[in-house]
Amino acid sequence: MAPGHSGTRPTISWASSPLYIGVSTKMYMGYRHSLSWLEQLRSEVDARPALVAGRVVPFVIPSFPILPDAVRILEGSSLLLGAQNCGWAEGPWTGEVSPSLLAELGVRLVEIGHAERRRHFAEDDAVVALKVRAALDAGLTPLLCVGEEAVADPAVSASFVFRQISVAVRDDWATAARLVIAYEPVWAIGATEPAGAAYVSDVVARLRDLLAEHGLAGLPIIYGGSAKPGLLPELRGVSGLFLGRFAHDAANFGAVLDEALGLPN
Ligand SMILES: O=C[C@H](O)COP(=O)(O)O
Repeated sequence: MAPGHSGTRPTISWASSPLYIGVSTKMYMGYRHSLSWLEQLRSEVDARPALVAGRVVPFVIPSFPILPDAVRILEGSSLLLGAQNCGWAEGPWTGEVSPSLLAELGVRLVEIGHAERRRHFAEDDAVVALKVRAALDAGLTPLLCVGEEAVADPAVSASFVFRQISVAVRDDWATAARLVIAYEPVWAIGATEPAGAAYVSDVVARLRDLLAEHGLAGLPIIYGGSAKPGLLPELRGVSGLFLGRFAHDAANFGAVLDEALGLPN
């Protein structure tokens, strides 16, 4: 996995198979709420000095306008900063935010292809592929969000997700090696409970089999969709969690970090 660069800052190296525990605030929080919550999240991370060893990589993805403040709040913390979306070019694209601007701010990873962007903003495979390319060119790590629309046979879901990945990288597997995959079954997002642990583990195992044909069985694949404390220890072969609502209480994020730190290497 060749590291890219953003200025003098190397992009994240995902090669050593750490666990990734992250959270996106989506559009749930206002400005002041976001700042106070970020302070709490940082406290949860700082209270766990074992995190600096890198076995568990925490990340947080607030709304765009919060990013400069987040850089200040997270300074010296092991929490990585992400963005929820990006454009794929610079220039006359009113309302968009370029990957290079995000990188300049100190953002390290960027969500691309979240189910809510695909559904509500009609982002299709072509747009997702453009954004993946642009993010990598700017030195950002794409957090590529994929997932089936409805509960299905795990083999069918794995094939569907595999296709979403392959089109996002235009079948360029060297590009795929630079991604982090957020496997988020659409039907489990915004629900009361996550997808069943056995189902998730089965889909991810089958997905790894498909990726193995391209030398990528070890690609980081994290699970998202109503994730909460108690889930991670039940999963097999999954590289971490992508939390949403259930980390609005920052203590829950800390609880998941403890679960991740407690898992065997
Ligand atoms: O970005 C996070 C995921 O979409 C999960 O959100 P959720 O846990 O609120 O369902």
